[in-house]
Amino acid sequence: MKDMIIATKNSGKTKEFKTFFAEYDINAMSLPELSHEIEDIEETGTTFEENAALKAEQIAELLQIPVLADDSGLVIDALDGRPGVFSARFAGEPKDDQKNIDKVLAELEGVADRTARFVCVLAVSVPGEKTVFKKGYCDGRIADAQAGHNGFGYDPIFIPKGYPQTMAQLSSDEKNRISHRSDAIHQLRDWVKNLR
Ligand SMILES: O=c1nc[nH]c2c1ncn2[C@H]1C[C@H](O)[C@@H](COP(=O)(O)OP(=O)(O)OP(=O)(O)O)O1
Ligand SMILES: [Mg+2]
Repeated sequence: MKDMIIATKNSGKTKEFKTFFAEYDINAMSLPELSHEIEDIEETGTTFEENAALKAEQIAELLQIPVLADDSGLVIDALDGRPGVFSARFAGEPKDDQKNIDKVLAELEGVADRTARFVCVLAVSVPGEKTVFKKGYCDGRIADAQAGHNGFGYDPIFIPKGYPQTMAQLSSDEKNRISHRSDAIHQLRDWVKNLR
């Protein structure tokens, strides 16, 4: 089994990557699982691509091994695309999923157009090579109230298109079939196979 470093400290993302990569017999390891502590990388970019590249390239440079990073977020049409790249810290620092959910629901109170999408950009950095990007989407809308306890982040208020319930009410298998992260990771399939 081969190791793959995922440049994330998010346990929800990590769980999903472990499931995806296990299919390819790859052991996905997140930053908190490494033997030495890795400092937070400042997400100073204005796009998902820039932030994903910052995370992947800095960790790949530091460790001198291939690294995958994920920058993702929730894009809401009625909010002109917010919270977008600022999804993690929408309600301020330190990041707090519940506060972020409350802020979205408050901003959308009385708003009829609730269409939104999750976006996930994956960046793969191999030391000395050009960074590769893949982008995935999951269309849906924002619920009137939160529901469900599965997943992480904004899952309790996101209703995927074609479903009656929120992402947080779906099983992890179901989420992993339809999510923005799964969309992006499946585009990396060939690259992942070559890693073996
Ligand atoms: O499947 C998802 N289901 C629900 N919410 C999600 C999902 N995917 C991303 N999100 C939200 C969580 C966070 O508010 C932001 C990601 O921010 P983002 O900077 O990429 O991740 P993060 O700071 O949590 O961890 P890290 O940078 O260490 O990978 O979008
Ligand atoms: Mg982050």
